[in-house]
Amino acid sequence: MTLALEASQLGKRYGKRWALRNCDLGVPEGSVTGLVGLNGAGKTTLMHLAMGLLKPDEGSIRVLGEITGPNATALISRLGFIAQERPLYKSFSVQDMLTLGRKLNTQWDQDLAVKTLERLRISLKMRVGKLSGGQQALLSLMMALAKRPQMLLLDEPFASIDPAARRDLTRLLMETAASEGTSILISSHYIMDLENTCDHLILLAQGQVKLEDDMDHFMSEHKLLIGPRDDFEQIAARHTVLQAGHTGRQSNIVVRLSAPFADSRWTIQDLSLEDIVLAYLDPQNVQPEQSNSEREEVRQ
Ligand SMILES: Nc1ncnc2c1ncn2[C@@H]1O[C@H](COP(=O)(O)OP(=O)(O)OP(=O)(O)O)[C@@H](O)[C@H]1O
Repeated sequence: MTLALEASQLGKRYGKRWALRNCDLGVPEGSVTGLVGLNGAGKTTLMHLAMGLLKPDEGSIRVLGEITGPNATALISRLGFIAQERPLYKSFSVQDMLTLGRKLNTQWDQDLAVKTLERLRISLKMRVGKLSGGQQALLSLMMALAKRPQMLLLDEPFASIDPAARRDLTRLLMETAASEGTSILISSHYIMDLENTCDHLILLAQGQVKLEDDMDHFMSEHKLLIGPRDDFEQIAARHTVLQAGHTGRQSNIVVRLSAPFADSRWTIQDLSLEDIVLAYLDPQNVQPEQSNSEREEVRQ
């Protein structure tokens, strides 16, 4: 599998505190990869390292096959990045933003920019500072897309966007990945949106990669099992238990299955991505970290 972004033993600290450490991870080329984790997990730090805005203290990070950094200008022109703060010129009109984009980017696609704004019902005449928070988020995304980047890095693009605009945005991303082959890394706390958008997933916890997986594989391996409590120990010995609750003679277990599970005494239910991620991030639960060799298997 070709990787659009590859980190190897990546580490970054602020002062004495490590924000990321020992991170091995990859964003498959042409994928929409979701980056999830609680506040402070290291998602923004990873994005900034990828854009060359920060320098690793340990290990390396390659983007589109190149070592990234502040001087990698040719590489950076092939990337689109939307920072959490979404820097836009508030006194400009939307039309002025397009003119700026065209002047700064040789690959700028004016037709795509205008059509996307029409579709999002954002007028060219509007002043940027008068757009709502959600419209500003969509304008930032459009500015990044019209650069025709080979890779898009989006840090919390869904924040302050209403459900209808979020749906527009996720559609736009999936269409772009499918039609242009753009590789997309997207960090978000809106896990439900990621479930419908992403085909790959990276979960960070306290600066480390808790797991990385193909989305379909990830969803199919995690189940809620409901059945007789007497079997619990046997199940726990064979599969990875993420969460367990017991009432009377019944157990409810969130598991990562190590092998197909079929038992007529047990009900097997699908879980949402949010349920699974929360089970992994629940501080009450101690699960083994995914080993580097397991992550390698996923990528092959
Ligand atoms: N400029 C900085 N100086 C010192 N510490 C920082 C700085 N930026 C981030 N950190 C710390 O690094 C860790 C990772 O922060 P980061 O912003 O990468 O997390 P995040 O996953 O993006 O969080 P959020 O979901 O809240 O945006 C946190 O402990 C944070 O306090």
